[in-house]
Parts: sequence; C-alpha cells; structure tokens
Amino acid sequence: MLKINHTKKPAPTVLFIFGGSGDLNQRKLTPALYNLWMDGLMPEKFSIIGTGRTDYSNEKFRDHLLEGINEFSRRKSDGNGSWEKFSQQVSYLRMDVDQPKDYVAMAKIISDCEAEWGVEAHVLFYLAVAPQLVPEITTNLNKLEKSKDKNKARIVIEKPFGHDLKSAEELNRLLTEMFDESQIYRIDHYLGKETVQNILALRFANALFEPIWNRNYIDHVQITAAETVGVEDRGGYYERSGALRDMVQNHILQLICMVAMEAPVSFEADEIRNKKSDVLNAIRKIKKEEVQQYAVRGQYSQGWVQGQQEKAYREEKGVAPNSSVETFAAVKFYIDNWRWQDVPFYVRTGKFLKEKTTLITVQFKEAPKYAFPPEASETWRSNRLTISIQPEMDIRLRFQAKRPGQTMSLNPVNMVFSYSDNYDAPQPEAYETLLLDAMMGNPTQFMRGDQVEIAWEVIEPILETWENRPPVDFPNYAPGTWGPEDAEALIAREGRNWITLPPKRKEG
Ligand SMILES: NC(=O)C1=CN([C@@H]2O[C@H](COP(=O)(O)OP(=O)(O)OC[C@H]3O[C@@H](n4cnc5c(N)ncnc54)[C@H](OP(=O)(O)O)[C@@H]3O)[C@@H](O)[C@H]2O)C=CC1
Ligand SMILES: O=C1O[C@H](COP(=O)(O)O)[C@@H](O)[C@H](O)[C@H]1O
Repeated sequence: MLKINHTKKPAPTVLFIFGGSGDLNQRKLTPALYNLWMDGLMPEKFSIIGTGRTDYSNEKFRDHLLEGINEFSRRKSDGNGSWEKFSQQVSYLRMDVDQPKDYVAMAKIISDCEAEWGVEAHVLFYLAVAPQLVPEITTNLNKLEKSKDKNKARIVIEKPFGHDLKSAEELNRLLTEMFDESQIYRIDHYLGKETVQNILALRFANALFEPIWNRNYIDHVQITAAETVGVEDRGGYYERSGALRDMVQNHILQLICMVAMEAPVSFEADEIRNKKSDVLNAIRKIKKEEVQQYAVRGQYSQGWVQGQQEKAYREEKGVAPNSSVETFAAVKFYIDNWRWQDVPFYVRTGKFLKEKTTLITVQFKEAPKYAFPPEASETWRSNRLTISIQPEMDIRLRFQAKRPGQTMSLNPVNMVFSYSDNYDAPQPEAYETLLLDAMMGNPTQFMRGDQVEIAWEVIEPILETWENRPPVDFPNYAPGTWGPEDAEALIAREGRNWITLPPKRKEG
C-alpha cells in the first residue's frame, strides 16, 4: 500500500549492508539512513552493520561514512553531536561473502541485538554488491534461521537485476526458491523520487488530466534522462552494462509505466504492480530487423566541457580501447493498447550530455482548427505538459496566450507548479523513501519479479542486435552535446523534436 502517513515507526531492525565499504553505501545509503534518523523515522531500536573485505575498525568505518555524509548528504553532520549519536549504532563486519562462518557471525549479531532490546528483531539484508555476488550471498543467507521468517526478514537487491532475460529469470528462480516473493525488494531508485511518485497524484487525484490522457489528445510522449558526467570510476561495471541496460531497462521503462498505466482501483502493492506489468506487456517488441529504425546508440569521444578536457569513453579506466559499449541510447517505443495505440514514446539517455536533466514531456495534439492568421504565431503544438523529475522539480503546463498589445499575436506561456515555491521542507532523497518502505514492509514502489523479466524482454531485441552488429562509427558524439545526430533524426523525421526546458517562467 502506498503510505499515507507515518504514525507508526518501523519495528526494531537489524540492517546488514553487503557492500558496506562500497560507493553506494557511502554516497546514498548511509546518508539516507542518517536523514531518516534526523527526521525521527528510524526504528526506536536499530543496528546498522556494513560488511566488506576491507580492513576497517568500527571507528575507521564511521570516519569513512562521515566523509560521505559531509560530501553527499542533504544534511551534513551538524556539529551538535547528531552524527556521533547516530553512528554509535553503526558498525562494521569484515567478511567475505563466500565464507559460511561469517554468516554465523551475522546470526550472533541478530541474537545479541534481540537479547539487548528484549524483542524479536526485524532484519533487512541490503545487497549493495555486484550482481554476480547475489547468488552466493542469498544461498548463505537462506541458511540463517532468521531469513526464513516471512514477516520479519527482507532482502533488498540492487540493480542491475540480472544481465539479460535469461540471467534475470535464473536469479528470480533462485530467490523465490529460497524466499517468499513478499520478502524480496528489487530496488529501482527512480521509483523513490518525489517527482516520480507525484505522477500518480497528478494523474489520479485530479479529474482534469485523465480525460485527455490518451491517443485522442496526445501526439507523443518523450523522456530524457541526461547526465553531464561520464562513467567516472565505474568503467568496469559499465563495460558489462551500457546505457540501455543501465538506464532504459529499469528507470526509463518504469517512468513509462507511471505515465502510461491505467488508474489503479487501490494503492495496494499488487494492484499498482499489476497495472505497471500491463503496460510493460503491451510495449511492442521491436523486431530485430527493425532495430535501426527504432533505436540509436552512441558513445562519447574526447572533448571539452566548460573549459575542461574530458577523456573519451574508450580511454576511461576499466574500458577496452575498442569498446563498442553505448554511453547513449535513444529508442522509440509503442504501447499497443486502446489508450496508447500509435502514440510514440521517444526516450533518450546518455552520459556527458549537454544538461543534467530528467524530463517527461507529454505533447498534446494541435487544436483542430486554428482560425488565427498564420502570422499570429510561429509556434505550433503549443500544448504540452512537462514533468521535471530533476534537478528542477516542477510541472509546467504550456498553452497559447495573447501577447499584450493591439495585435492578435500569440505566444506560448506556462503555468508552473514548482516544489520550491510551494513547499519549504527539503524533499527526501529517493533512497530515504525506499529504505523506509523496505523497513516498513511496503513493497509498492519496488519491482516485482515479473516486471523485471518483461522489461528485459522489451529491450532484448535491441541488445542482441547491437551486440551482434558492432558499431562502425563509435565514438560518435562529443561531450557537452545532445548525443549523436542520428538521435535527432529518429524524432525529426517524424516532424517532432526533442524538448528541453529553458529556465522557469522565461519560456518564450
Ligand atoms: N554507486 C552507485 O551510484 C550505484 C550503484 N548501484 C549498484 O549497487 C551495487 C554496488 O555498487 P557500488 O557500491 O558502486 O560498488 P563498489 O564497487 O563501490 O562496492 C562493491 C562492494 O562489494 C564488496 N565486495 C565485493 N566483493 C566482495 C566479497 N567477495 N565479499 C564481501 N564483499 C565484497 C566490496 O567490499 P570490499 O571492497 O571491502 O571487499 C564493496 O563494499 C552494484 O550492483 C551497482 O550496480 C546502483 C545504483 C547506483
Ligand atoms: O542507476 C543509475 O542511475 C544513475 C543516475 O541516477 P540519478 O538519480 O542521478 O538520475 C546513473 O548515473 C548510473 O549510471 C545508473 O547506474
């Protein structure tokens, strides 16, 4: 069920973070837990145990996490002892995931906490590790008595969930042999973003949009998820992934689900998940021989961004000098159902693009009859709704207005709902929301096994075609641009263009 309020706190919880010494924990997980604690949303009793092979003492581990708080958290250490108090409940367990004896140590930690707290604890196992370690860890966890408790033990699995359809199916099979589906939380952090969750409110708490939210009124939908950084130090991971696996299979398909799903009859987890699975199932499978018409790939070259010289992807650490892995992908999808038949969903994502932005645009059709003389307006297709997911958080409804003056001159204007103008409190980070949900036992905003598999099915023809046909033109875009020219052509040849947002309220 989607949460309505937080009158209840999570039950006393022991939280193990596999990959505790890793990047994700330092950047996102510990800052999220610290912010939850500062907001009074952590359980009354909790213990966080980071694991890894690195030789940390508890003190050194906390120092390492504090650096992450000061660099990445929305709240820094406040100098009033908050971090020190919080971090007393954080410790480190040095372990190798393939050593069964180390899981015995985990069992002891759980029973020690329970003895100290005088209650039976809930346990959350967060797997912030590379996917190849997941089978080993889960098989060992399955031997712990505690993990069999359906109501008290949960396991969070980071993306990527599998490498392709086959491996995702295998992973699902393995997990569901050992755990109940209700214990498995497949995380997609985009689903924890405030602006993404707000799509449900926008669509289903207002009578205004739903009547026109269909093929009769909508010309097309587009989603841009653009980053201004390269692969940084994740070249090793990215070489096995690429933009399609890294962003489209999960985050972007989930955004499509939020925009395209039918109205749920309740906010029960399975109701929402069923509605999303319906969308994924209805996405037209692109035939291999048609991939070139529907999808474009790119890889960044070296170049200059804001006076700084950037390396080509092929020069990044951990990347093969002749790599054919894509750092940019654009795809045109169709959803074959009554609501969306023939409405294209154009999506694009990439590293080292011109702007950091995640933007959903719903472009409405033209007015059926334009009685104004052509010289009244240069702009057509003026009606559009843009949902800025990040970094700006706003929704803009664009429509034509009369420019003040003695002539009937039209120009598009925006009605803007901006988070910062409407709410004083800072927005929680996605990982805060999702970690709290996992502790509360609320799987609504996590992916069910079937969704992950259908999402792989959707992109598999593209993946296979690209893997079998190495690109001849890589690298094909410079850092600081909007990607390869073919991506412009993908949409331009249908008389449309990619939309980016000028600053708030200045749009002309
Ligand atoms: N970093 C990010 O921004 C994001 C990451 N993710 C996902 O999260 C997961 C982790 O990513 P990230 O933190 O970046 O990766 P890192 O490489 O930074 O961390 C990997 C972690 O795994 C641990 N580890 C590796 N092998 C073993 C082993 N044999 N036994 C015990 N621990 C081991 C490492 O510990 P040690 O080195 O101490 O042995 C380390 O803590 C990945 O699946 C990634 O795709 C998802 C979204 C964003
Ligand atoms: O999952 C991932 O997401 C990030 C982008 O996340 P955002 O919240 O900053 O939009 C991306 O950089 C990374 O490659 C990918 O693995």
